[in-house]
Amino acid sequence: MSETTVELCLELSEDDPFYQHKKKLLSSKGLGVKETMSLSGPLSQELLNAALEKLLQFGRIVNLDKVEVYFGDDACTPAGVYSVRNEISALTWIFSLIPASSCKPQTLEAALREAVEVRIGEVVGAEEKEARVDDSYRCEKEIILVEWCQRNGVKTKLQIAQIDGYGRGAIATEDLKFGDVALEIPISSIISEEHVYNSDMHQILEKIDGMTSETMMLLWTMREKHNHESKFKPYFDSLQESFCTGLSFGVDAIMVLDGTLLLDEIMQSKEVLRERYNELIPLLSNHKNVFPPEMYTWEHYLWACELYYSNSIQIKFPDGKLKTCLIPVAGFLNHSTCPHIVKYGKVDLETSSLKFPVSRPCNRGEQCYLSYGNYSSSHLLTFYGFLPKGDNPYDIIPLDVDVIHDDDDDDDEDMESESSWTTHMLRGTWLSSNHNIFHYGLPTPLLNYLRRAHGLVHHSETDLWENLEVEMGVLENLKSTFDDMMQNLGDADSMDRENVEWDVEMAMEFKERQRKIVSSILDSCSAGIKMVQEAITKPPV
Ligand SMILES: C[S@@+](CC[C@H](N)C(=O)[O-])C[C@H]1O[C@@H](n2cnc3c(N)ncnc32)[C@H](O)[C@@H]1O
Repeated sequence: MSETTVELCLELSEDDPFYQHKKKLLSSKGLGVKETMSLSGPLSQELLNAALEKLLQFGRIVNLDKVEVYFGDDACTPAGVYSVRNEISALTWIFSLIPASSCKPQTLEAALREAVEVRIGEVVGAEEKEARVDDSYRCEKEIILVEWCQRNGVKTKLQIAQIDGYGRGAIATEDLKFGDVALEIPISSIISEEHVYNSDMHQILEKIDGMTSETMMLLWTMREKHNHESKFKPYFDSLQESFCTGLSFGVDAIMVLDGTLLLDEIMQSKEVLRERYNELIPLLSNHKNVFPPEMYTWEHYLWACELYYSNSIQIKFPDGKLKTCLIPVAGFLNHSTCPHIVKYGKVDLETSSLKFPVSRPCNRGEQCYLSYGNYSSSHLLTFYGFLPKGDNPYDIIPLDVDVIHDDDDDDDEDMESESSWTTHMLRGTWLSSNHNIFHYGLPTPLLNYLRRAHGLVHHSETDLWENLEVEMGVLENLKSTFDDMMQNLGDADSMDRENVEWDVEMAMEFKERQRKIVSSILDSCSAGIKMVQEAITKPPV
């Protein structure tokens, strides 16, 4: 390897919505908001790994999202990993910082790039490696769609199959390494609002007050799926007859959800859809030739809403506009909290196509997953109809608290970032690595908020040791809130899961997961109360 020097400029953008919090986290690791890392080669593997570790410290913090910032360092593994999502984003960010000036092998840049790629390959998902394919399902409609797509310029390294527990899914037909494009779709094969504008519906719909392009697309889709001449017939033929999302939950499933916030989420969402439908349909009744009533029933409307909720993707077009689109083949990609495809959603100007590159390797035969977004399981259940495998770090329980803001604190930047949280939340405390006194596996911003509400603004751990009765009050308060929540959830259902409808089974599974989260919070409170009690009776020397 030739002797070179590589300078990497690491910077936390001032526009970052969590600038102060991240600045504080960086500072706790001895890092500033701007760092330059100078590397001189050749470097041994050991030194290269050490350099990558330093870069990762910075990259992880810069790439934290709201939930990760909130739960902070206590949610790190001993190796410093916050989440699979964060790890992949941090490594991809570091990769983008390595100067592309020299792509030649044997350079320090190439060695760094390789080290990042190796590290990305080591980030493992919670899903099974090999997809369990149901060979009895013949995928005829899906094959017709893929062939139609390929004739229209779609490039794919994915095969569609029926996969146990997922419905249809996309399987890699070859080993895909970091950066490989698994799927590329020309704009002409994407269903977007342009199709409504070019249809006879537009002149009617544009005159309706408050009509959005999303509603126009919904109404267009409801008719187009019956059009035998449609350009997108293979796409519409490949869609499910019915979608099993939370919006289609029956009465029994809804009853199982009693005591959960999901019950309100589903009921409210359904009510909103009903209201919209009732407002909209009378406006179309004077145009029966364009909007045939038999295609605009409530059932068809709900089907179209579920299609858009579970299958549409927001795409940024070259004109800068974000448009809701239906995308053939991409619509077969299932979601994972450890996805392969994270960066998508912007039309590539050069090729006028939408690319789906993998941000971590996906080997031949493995199911290739997309990230639908950082959603909680209640959102995924309501709008997509599934619960993700493994722990979902976004399964948070929001806490309804009045935010207190003390102007005196504002001089202190630490205090300012601490008290700037306008919402508080909790999640399964097994996700925390710090169960010591003053942490208990519970989020620090919430504990500090409750301490302030109990009259304690602390500046150091000594303040906490000197105010153990406040600590006790905080924990007892929290425990009482979650005792009530547990009581509302009730005991585990005694129904036999094997013999219940899909929606009741899903509702039972959701409630079970809620109980697990609440129970972990209660355990943490109880363990905390015991620790504080012991500290009060036997103060440490
Ligand atoms: C964009 S489609 C993906 C293809 C879909 N499986 C199919 O058969 O058409 C989204 C739907 O796939 C299913 N899905 C996505 N991710 C899943 C997951 N991790 N586990 C189970 N089902 C999933 C849900 O039914 C969701 O509404």
